Amino acid sequence: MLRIAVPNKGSLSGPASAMLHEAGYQQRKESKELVLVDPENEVEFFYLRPKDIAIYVSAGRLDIGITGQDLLVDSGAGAEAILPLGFARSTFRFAAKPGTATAVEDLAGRTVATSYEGIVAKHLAEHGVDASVVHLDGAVETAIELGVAQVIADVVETGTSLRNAGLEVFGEPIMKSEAVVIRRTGADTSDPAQPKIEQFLRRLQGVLVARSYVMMDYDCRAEHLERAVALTPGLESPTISPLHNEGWVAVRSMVPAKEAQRVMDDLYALGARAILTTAIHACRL
Ligand SMILES: Nc1ncnc2c1ncn2[C@@H]1O[C@H](COP(=O)(O)OP(=O)(O)OP(=O)(O)O)[C@@H](O)[C@H]1O
Ligand SMILES: O=P(O)(O)OC[C@H]1O[C@H](OP(=O)(O)OP(=O)(O)O)[C@H](O)[C@@H]1O
Ligand SMILES: [Mg+2]
Repeated sequence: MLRIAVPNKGSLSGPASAMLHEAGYQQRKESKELVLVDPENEVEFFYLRPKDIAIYVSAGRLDIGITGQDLLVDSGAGAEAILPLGFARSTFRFAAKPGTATAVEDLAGRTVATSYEGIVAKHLAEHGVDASVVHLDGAVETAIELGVAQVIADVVETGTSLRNAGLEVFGEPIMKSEAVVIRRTGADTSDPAQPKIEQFLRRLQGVLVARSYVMMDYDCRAEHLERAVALTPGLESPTISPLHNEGWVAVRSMVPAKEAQRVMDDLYALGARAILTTAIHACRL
């Protein structure tokens, strides 16, 4: 059985389970369930604290896991990201009261509060800056107001939490993050779990593609086909079928969902008609 770590709480938990469900795996119904066996897919899911997942995976106790890129780096564990999943996107940044600091070098001799000591310590060391780091479990933005630190380093998505605390980011972003599938560093293809891991990754990739593409169908005059196909090249190449009406063809192609409306406008302007888009529910590329 493939053993997979899934975040049990926080920003990663809901979207991770939703993606696994979309990929055809059973998921827990109760947030108190710690382990779920999916016998049909020969997979066992372990619901763990997001911060601990890289540790279990690097120790080889679990084959793969879903966590945040920032949590992976923070853990310092021997695991690597093998598939980005596109949710829980954030940046990790320094912030302080306006006018306090402009670059990481300004932290020398100061105290930084964070829940991600590993990332901060590594970043300070890389820049040769000697600062104190104080660990807080959350609500880090309040640390400055309460005098625990002069600077914080935290996850930023919309920036609302920082604004509400009267803080501003400064310096270069420390890192970008999103949810990722991780695996133990150095695991090789002789691993008996390899075929199941590859099948798992193909399923998740199928979900990512199904979420970001639509299927587009349209009719166009044969003489416009090359220009139409240039607008809708698809992943491999579009399917072209003859229409009963001579001189017309039907075209079917996958199009990035974000571009679908613009592509439909351009096809229409080219004389294409009966332009339809449909959602893709699942796919294997
Ligand atoms: N507001 C947010 N928007 C996007 N991603 C976020 C946000 N907050 C945290 N994350 C991401 O979620 C992961 C942290 O997960 P974790 O469950 O430890 O914290 P959390 O989501 O902040 O939950 P909590 O603080 O309630 O425990 C990290 O990868 C982080 O980048
Ligand atoms: O830029 P924003 O959109 O405001 O999002 C970022 C905030 O979201 C997370 O906080 P969370 O709600 O998890 O609370 P926590 O600080 O206690 O972890 C994170 O720690 C930031 O504080
Ligand atoms: Mg949080």
